[in-house]
Amino acid sequence: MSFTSSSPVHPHARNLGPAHIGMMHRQIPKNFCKWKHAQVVDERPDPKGRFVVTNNSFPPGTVLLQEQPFIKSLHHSYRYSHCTFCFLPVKKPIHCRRSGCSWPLVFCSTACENENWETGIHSWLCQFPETQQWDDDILLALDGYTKARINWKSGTDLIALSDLVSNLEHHPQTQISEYRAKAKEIASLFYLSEHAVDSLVLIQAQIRCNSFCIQHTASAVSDSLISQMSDSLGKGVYLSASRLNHDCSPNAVVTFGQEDTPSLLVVRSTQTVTGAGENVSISYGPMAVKHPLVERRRLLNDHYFFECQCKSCLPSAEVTGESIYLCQQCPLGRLYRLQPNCPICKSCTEWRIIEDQEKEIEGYIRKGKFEIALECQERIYDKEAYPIGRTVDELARVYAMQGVFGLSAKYSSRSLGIVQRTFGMSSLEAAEEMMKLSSLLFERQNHAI
Ligand SMILES: C[S@@+](CC[C@H](N)C(=O)[O-])C[C@H]1O[C@@H](n2cnc3c(N)ncnc32)[C@H](O)[C@@H]1O
Repeated sequence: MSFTSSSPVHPHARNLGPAHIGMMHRQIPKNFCKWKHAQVVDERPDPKGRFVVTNNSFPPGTVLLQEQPFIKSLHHSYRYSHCTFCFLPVKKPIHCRRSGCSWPLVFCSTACENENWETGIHSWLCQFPETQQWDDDILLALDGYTKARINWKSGTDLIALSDLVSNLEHHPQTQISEYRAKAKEIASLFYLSEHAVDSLVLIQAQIRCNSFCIQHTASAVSDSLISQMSDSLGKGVYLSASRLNHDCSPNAVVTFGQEDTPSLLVVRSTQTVTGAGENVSISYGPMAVKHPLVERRRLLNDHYFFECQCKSCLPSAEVTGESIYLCQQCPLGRLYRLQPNCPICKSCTEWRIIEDQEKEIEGYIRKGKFEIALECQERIYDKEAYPIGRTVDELARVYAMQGVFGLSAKYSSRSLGIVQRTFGMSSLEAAEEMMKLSSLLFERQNHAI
């Protein structure tokens, strides 16, 4: 799709302005949200901004937050199979009440269609068939714009999605130009002001830095292996969970859904907390046990535009960590990153060469050449190292998609062993791997019959 400012203006849009957009929402959905055993700290100056701390002690697995999204959008590939409002799989599709609506979306019940009509932007957008071409992100931004608070005195000024971080000053210029082009497309269709364009740019940046991928959960997973392995049902912005900072060795985890609420976000502790005042953190993706420091830095910068200041990323942490590197001189030596000498044979390690090899491996992984990547990894990492686990997991996924279930199960079983060793036998990660492997074994048996 393209976002050009030359698209024809729909006759309905001529009489619309920001005030109309504000009035469009007859109801703002109740933002069900509850912190337990923890609270947000707004005032204390901290390089990472606001953060969440514990109020008391609790064991791992304790639920700290349950929250419904403030705004959400179902991934376009699920628009025919899942309810646009509640994200549940649809058995008997209910369509939009407007007879001329040609949007590709379905609801699981009239109640969901009604809620969506009352609280969402669809009741208004479906008058403009051209907006069907807009991508999921810009629809989410428009939803955020309409739910943001409008300054009624000026009629145009707008306070964006609460006061969420945007890191706009660190987004590359090309990215900002893309946001602006999309914002202008909306503004030209609905006759919005330059203020509105600026707000829509800011909201897109806020969504980029604060949205969560709403993942399938076990209860929402269909019986097909591919859908079990697919990543996200959609995207959501959760105003309270957006206060959680990232840590490469976090003490909490985010999961989604409980029975019939796939977009409900749940934050659970993963470690024992011994008292009040401990920071609660999650991982935005990169983890010290999974990714080397350079890769974590790149991922956080590319996706969220900030330099991580967590303990695992401090300069002193660069020279510690797990001993996953093979000594290049003796068969028994294992080294942590940048360790100068092998603890067994005392030989000196050429880290520059190993780093070059790691870059080459990343290139293979990006191009989907997982078998070559694995071969190269086996030359520098211990066979149980986590980077190897990630590659064999990718190989399991690729072979499952090709229907080669035997080979897929072999790689998945190797991945399970590595995950169990890295995260523990009863970790969430190990449970997820176990589920994948059991589906693969089931598929392999089915295909053998
Ligand atoms: C979802 S917000 C978290 C709450 C945020 N601290 C606030 O004040 O609202 C994410 C932003 O917080 C900051 N942040 C979170 N974790 C960080 C970390 N480990 N190091 C540095 N900045 C961090 C970054 O600006 C990041 O884009």
